[in-house]
Amino acid sequence: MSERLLVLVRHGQSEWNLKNLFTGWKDPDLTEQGIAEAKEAGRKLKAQELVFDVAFTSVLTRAQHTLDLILTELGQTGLPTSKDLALNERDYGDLSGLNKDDARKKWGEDQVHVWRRSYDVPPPGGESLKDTLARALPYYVQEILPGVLNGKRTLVAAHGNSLRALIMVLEKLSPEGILKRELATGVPIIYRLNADSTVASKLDLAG
Ligand SMILES: O=C(O)[C@@H](CO)OP(=O)(O)O
Repeated sequence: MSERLLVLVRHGQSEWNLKNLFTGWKDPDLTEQGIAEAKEAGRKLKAQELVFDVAFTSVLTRAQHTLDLILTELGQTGLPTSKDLALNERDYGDLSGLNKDDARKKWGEDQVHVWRRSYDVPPPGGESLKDTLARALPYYVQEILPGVLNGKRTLVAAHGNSLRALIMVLEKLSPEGILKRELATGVPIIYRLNADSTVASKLDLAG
């Protein structure tokens, strides 16, 4: 029986995470800390004795770089990898490039929290989590999940909000439930799925 393995990992700290800027579809690379976090994620996966058959990532540098560093630690460079915009971070629209504290001063703490974490309120000119889910979920269902169910051990390196969208579906979280869910940079979450694509087990490699 194959194990239906699906590992999700948010990229390591990016230059704009460090500067506290809304990033979205902008394309900063990892910081030194982000590189270290990605390598550590690879070491943690190696310690779990995980081997992968395929990988998926976004078209953004910080996720691709994270994946490369993880695969190097695992000794699995050259793994078949699909890169798709469907896994990109949520588009932050007009907020992209703004400092998050400056935005709180301008629009207030509550409004900024709603833009950052609510399910269906988009930031001006950008995507809500619901919009992000609407493009990430079909990709998951059509491109990622069939392989997982067929025993392809799968690693997905993506972004805070594109992964929150997938986690909402995997863990059957309500819009209220996803509001509180934060993903740390570079922390792999290991899912094993049942044949009906529900979650059989989950292991968060934080700490
Ligand atoms: O700026 C972004 O693109 C994201 C992820 O870093 O930020 P937030 O945590 O506000 O969704």
